[in-house]
Formats: sequence, C-alpha cells, structure tokens
Amino acid sequence: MNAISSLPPHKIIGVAVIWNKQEQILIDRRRPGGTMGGLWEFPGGKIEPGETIEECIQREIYEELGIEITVGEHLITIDHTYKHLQVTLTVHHCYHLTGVPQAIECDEIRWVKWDELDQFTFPEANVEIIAALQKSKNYTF
Ligand SMILES: Nc1nc2c([nH]c(=O)n2[C@H]2C[C@H](O)[C@@H](COP(=O)(O)OP(=O)(O)OP(=O)(O)O)O2)c(=O)[nH]1
Ligand SMILES: [Mg+2]
Repeated sequence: MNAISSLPPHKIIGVAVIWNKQEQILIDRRRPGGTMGGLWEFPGGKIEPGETIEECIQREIYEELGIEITVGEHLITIDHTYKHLQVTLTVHHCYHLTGVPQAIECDEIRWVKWDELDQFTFPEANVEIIAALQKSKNYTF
C-alpha cells in the first residue's frame, strides 16, 4: 500500500453546542455498533456540497432532532485523526428555538449543565471542545 491509499477518509463535520433557556446543552448518544457507537457527542454531521457550515449545522439538527435552532458564534475547530478516520469538527454555539428534541438518528438525548459534561464519555476529539466550552463559561461568569 502506498502513502496516498493508506490515508484515512477525511470528513468535514458541522457540530452544534445547543443551549436552551435554562443554560443547558443538548448531547446525544450515538447508536451502538457503528463508528464510536455508544459514545456521547454534540449533534451534527457531514457538510454537503455548496453548503456553508452554518447551513450544514441547521440542516443536520433538524434531520437528527427535529428542532429549529439559531446558529451563533464559532467556538472552536478541531482537526483530529482517529485510527481509520480524519475529522474536521467546526463547532458553533447554537440556541434552541422551537420543537421538542427527538432521538431520530441517535440512541438517546439529554439536556445537561456544562459542568456535568465530565460525567459522559465522548470521542477523543471532544476533549478539546469541552475544554474550550468550560474555559469560555468560566470567563463568562
Ligand atoms: N456530530 C459529532 N460528530 C463527532 C463528534 N466528535 C467526533 O469525533 N465526531 C465524529 C464522529 C463521526 O465519525 C463524525 C460525525 O459524522 P456523522 O455523524 O455524519 O458520521 P456517522 O459516522 O454518524 O455517519 P456516516 O458516515 O455513517 O454516514 O465525526 C461530535 O461531538 N459530534
Ligand atoms: Mg451525525
């Protein structure tokens, strides 16, 4: 195998940190079995051709959870290489507008406080997202 064919696939992902009025964040549990099955994540998914990252996030959140959100400021962009997969996660703060979140494409969903995130197991790439989030919250309050 040469160097090119051994490169893992690269996915460009829009990711949402969705806040509600109670200052909670929405997390979802990935379905068992698949890539990173059973781990918790911030909802989101792959960008489609011609889409901005904000449009991608809004579409994915409607498809996965059936809710409307406003996409707000950029939090962080993470490039991470897993064993068989490379991801670029572009993360935005988002605000819940309407609809009750439904587990359409995941196993389970939960609203949690930012300081409860440590109690859930996320993919490796999320360590930096959670650190950025906790840092920004510490500075806000
Ligand atoms: N949505 C989301 N994905 C994450 C996070 N952290 C993390 O490493 N990822 C990875 C897991 C997936 O490989 C990818 C998300 O893309 P996706 O949801 O479209 O991927 P998937 O594997 O579920 O879908 P597919 O390729 O089978 O269609 O990014 C996170 O916090 N949120
Ligand atoms: Mg997804």
